Amino acid sequence: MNTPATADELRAQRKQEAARHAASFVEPGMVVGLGTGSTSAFFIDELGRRWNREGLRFKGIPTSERSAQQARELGIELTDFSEQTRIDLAVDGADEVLRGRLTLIKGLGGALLREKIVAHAADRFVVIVDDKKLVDKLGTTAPVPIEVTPFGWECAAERLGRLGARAPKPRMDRNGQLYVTDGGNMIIDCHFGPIEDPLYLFTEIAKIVGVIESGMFLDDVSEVLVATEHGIDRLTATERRV
Ligand SMILES: O=C(CO)[C@H](O)[C@H](O)COP(=O)(O)O
Repeated sequence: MNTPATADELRAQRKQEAARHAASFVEPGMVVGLGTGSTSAFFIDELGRRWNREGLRFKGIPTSERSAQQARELGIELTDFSEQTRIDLAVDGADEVLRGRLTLIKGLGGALLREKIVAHAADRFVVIVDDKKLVDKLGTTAPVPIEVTPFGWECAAERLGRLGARAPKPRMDRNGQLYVTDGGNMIIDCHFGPIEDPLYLFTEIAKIVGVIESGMFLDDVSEVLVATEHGIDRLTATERRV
């Protein structure tokens, strides 16, 4: 008799389903943005499978050293912005998605700056999540990760506190060391609680000197694929509201 799947296994299955669906959008010759995180890792795995079994050829632009390494190990050809600044399709995960909207929080994996740069360079930016990531208000389950310059981070943290972030401190890694992004910066994970007005908060955060980018994605996403027990729900830009 088969043991029933655990909640974690079910989530992983859903992430994989969303990732497979997104991988079917990749066509020969495309330049493809490769996201970061466990859902994106499924996407890259599926692209590796298509590369090796179907002979699909494209070029990947990774959003982190981690994703670059995974893609290289699968044999996927990589490129960067020195070769071209246009991406056909970028695919990435998210930490929270506002139910029914293309508004979300990303960056708990620490790659938010590169992720946003790649998303903005893409003609089509597809976000892949399982339904546990859906929330009625952003900030309910996830902090807003904010990438800041190491110099003067204390000033940025103080201003973020004034905006309502609870005890804003730089992120530490698993070993208790300061977390440093691929770009050499720091991340302050800001616990605001449920956010009533995402656009206001986004705008105020962006005004703080020393803030490089926030993990709030308000108007960047073309579509969200949500894997549910009934299959994939697809929310596209025609329904986009901020
Ligand atoms: O933004 C990210 C990394 O910076 C990830 O996409 C986000 O954290 C989701 O991760 P996962 O797919 O592991 O749930």
